[in-house]
Amino acid sequence: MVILKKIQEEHPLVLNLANSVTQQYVANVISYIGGSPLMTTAIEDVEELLSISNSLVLNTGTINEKELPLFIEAGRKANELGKPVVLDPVAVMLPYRASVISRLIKEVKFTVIRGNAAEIAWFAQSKIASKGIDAIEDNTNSKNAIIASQITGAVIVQSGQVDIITDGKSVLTVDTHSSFFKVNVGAGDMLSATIATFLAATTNSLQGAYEATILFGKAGERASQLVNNLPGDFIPKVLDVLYQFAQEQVREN
Ligand SMILES: Nc1ncnc2c1ncn2[C@@H]1O[C@H](COP(=O)(O)OP(=O)(O)O)[C@@H](O)[C@H]1O
Ligand SMILES: Cc1ncsc1CCOP(=O)(O)O
Ligand SMILES: [Mg+2]
Repeated sequence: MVILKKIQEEHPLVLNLANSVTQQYVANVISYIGGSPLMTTAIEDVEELLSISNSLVLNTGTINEKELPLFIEAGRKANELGKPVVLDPVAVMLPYRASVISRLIKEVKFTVIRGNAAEIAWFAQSKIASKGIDAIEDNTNSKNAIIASQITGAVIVQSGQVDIITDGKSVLTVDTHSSFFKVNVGAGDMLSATIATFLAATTNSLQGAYEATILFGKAGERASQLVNNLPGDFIPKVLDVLYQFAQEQVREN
């Protein structure tokens, strides 16, 4: 895990325009794997913060019309400064959110877009059954992810039972088995933040997204063995295991 090792040496700063539901998990996942999280909601602050940040996450889970200029400004500045930008387009299938993301992707070039199968289907102008934030159909097919990547120019991470990572040409998969990711709200946001932390330590977006997704999936597998068949302790265990993985790299250093 070369990139994870680099994160331990550099402690990259990851700036988040987070949703208001899962911010604490997102901040902790970045911190536990060796990065330095920072959240903001102030447009006045964003240029300054981006100048010291190594990557940016735009999570549109609770975005509103007043916040959209902040998201556009942050994304455009990150593009100007050559900093990687990850989009987490929560529930983009719903009409208002679709209009927000349509406007955002006109202004900002995304390095990686991470979403569940229903969210990624939207970018491919296709449809997968969904309810609110969740895909309710599993899709282990890479077709939508490839089309979404070709349309947007971003590396796509389509999460689900099998995670699919593609730059529109190469397709990589992560097939790990975790019991409680599906019911824990925020798991997707945590994966997006993990990817952004990896992108902060490599210029290879496909490889960075892939290694981040493997790490997160492996942490889920180990956490599944540590919980007593109930979901409430699962995310704290995922965080503990991620911390252990990162500390193993520190010791190797
Ligand atoms: N059916 C599933 N079985 C095992 N892991 C899953 C399943 N669905 C999603 N995951 C895992 O949950 C995490 C979050 O993905 P997902 O649930 O698709 O995102 P979101 O929370 O944004 O809907 C990923 O690490 C993914 O691999
Ligand atoms: C419930 C909810 N509502 C708006 S954002 C959000 C959290 C989404 O988190 P995730 O997609 O990672 O499960
Ligand atoms: Mg999500």
